[in-house]
Amino acid sequence: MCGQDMADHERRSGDDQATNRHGHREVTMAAEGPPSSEGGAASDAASVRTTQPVPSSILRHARTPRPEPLRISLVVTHPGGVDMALLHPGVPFVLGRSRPSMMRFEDSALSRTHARFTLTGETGEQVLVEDLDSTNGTWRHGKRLKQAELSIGDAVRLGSLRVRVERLGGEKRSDGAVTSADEGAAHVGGGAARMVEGAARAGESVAYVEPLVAGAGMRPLLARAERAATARIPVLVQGETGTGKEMLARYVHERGPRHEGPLICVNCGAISASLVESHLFGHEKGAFTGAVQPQKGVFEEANGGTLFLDELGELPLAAQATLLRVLESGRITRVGSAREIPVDVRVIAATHRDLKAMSLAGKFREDLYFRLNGVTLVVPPLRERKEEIEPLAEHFLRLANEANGRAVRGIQEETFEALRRYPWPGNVRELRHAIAQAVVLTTSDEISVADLPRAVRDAAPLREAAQFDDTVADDEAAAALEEGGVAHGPSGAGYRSRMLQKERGVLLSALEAAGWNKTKAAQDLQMPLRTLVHKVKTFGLVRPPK
Ligand SMILES: Nc1ncnc2c1ncn2[C@@H]1O[C@H](COP(=O)(O)OP(=O)(O)OP(=O)(O)O)[C@@H](O)[C@H]1O
Repeated sequence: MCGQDMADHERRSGDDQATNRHGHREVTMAAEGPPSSEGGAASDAASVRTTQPVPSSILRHARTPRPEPLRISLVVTHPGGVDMALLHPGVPFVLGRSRPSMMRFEDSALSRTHARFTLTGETGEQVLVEDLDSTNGTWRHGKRLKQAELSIGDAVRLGSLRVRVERLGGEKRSDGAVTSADEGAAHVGGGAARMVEGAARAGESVAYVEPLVAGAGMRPLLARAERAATARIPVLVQGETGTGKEMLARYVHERGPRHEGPLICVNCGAISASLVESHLFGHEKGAFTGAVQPQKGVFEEANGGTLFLDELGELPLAAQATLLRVLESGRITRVGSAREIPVDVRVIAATHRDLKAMSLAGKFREDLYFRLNGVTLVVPPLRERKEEIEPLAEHFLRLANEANGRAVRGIQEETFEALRRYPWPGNVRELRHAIAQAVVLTTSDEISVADLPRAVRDAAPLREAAQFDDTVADDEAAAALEEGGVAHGPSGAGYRSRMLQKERGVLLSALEAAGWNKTKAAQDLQMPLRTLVHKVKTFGLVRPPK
């Protein structure tokens, strides 16, 4: 949301600049041993250095007609794409931000020498990863590690990188060809920072795109956004509140030919109706009381770039008419002026409302809807992108640690389970706030379920309730519970599921208020005792130990 997330934008734009400026990475294959955590340098003279990325075609089409000797590699997914490093038995390989690391990425979350990977083990298929006292840590399954043994397919996270152990040459396919686990990986679009698609294992492949965390559920959308970015037609981003519509708009801007121009972001819902036209199109001195000097509107400010109109559904009808005219003519007229000013602006609009329904109800101009709806990008709610919850939570943990001067090391696995069960009506924003709150309030060095906001904690036992009682008679509850208590969009099961969450909360409050005396709670709720007992069982409500 424009304005509300201003701090995010500042942070994001800082991050983005780093990513864009340094979209390439450097690889130094040192002939001698690696640096120690204290930073013992590999000799530059003895190293072969290239600034060229390893071609992704290696990953895409790794085929060989005959069995390969063991070739264990690190596959590194980073904001610029995918890179690979071959490991040699017993020869450590160091990854970090700068020399003397052998593979370097300019990511501010990485330490100079961040982690060391060594091919070990009797089978030569184990990789020992050691964190080199990095500031932000090396992470696996949400836990910060000092060292760990990785097998083929295992992955760790370092800053924005995901490092996975793979066997080059891969596994035999039924047609006899040998595939890399990354076969099918493809770079979408061009530019310095590229999105990697189709990584190895369904469900666990999450790429970081200019700090956008994007999992499998987002890939088709990002590919569509990428194509839309190169065109000029308007883009309409739809999705529930907090899903990342604005981030997607930034993505479209940054991937398009206007990325060097301004991106101006306007929250249409936050401008008072009387000032909308002046805000959008500017005004001349004396145009209205208080117009003491001429002022450009956001269309002029965005000239040569992109104008992001957030909460478009809140735009008053009169301003909608003017906006349509501007979009058709490519010219604006400041309030209080008759002079037309040509503007070269690409418009991206976003809304959580159903504009089509609004236009049918006469609340939104249908012609404007059609005009803006050049390409529609629908951002799925977080509950439909569950594979992103873990990396997003880790990402927000890091941001919250930085912002609050905390050093919370990780998130417990059962906490992730609770996070995955909750339907997140406020989507990614709500998750971000939940993690920030937990980081600030926890007294431990790992976030546990108890550190989560109550609504998230309360959602946790829902699925268990369905499993625990297969005699659940409440059809509605059973249906929603089978879905893990997860709402599915602003319709049908979604509403029902949310309603059940609320009902559960009310029951819990009544029971607590009645000291868990069910007869009293039933009286307070004006509900037959039998019904209450049934609901308590259905929802799996249990009295907490004293
Ligand atoms: N994929 C993502 N990766 C990292 N952070 C994200 C992602 N999506 C959303 N966020 C974060 O979630 C918050 C909400 O995102 P954003 O403002 O883009 O949502 P929105 O859909 O535009 O919200 P609204 O409907 O309220 O305008 C922001 O703090 C943003 O940084």
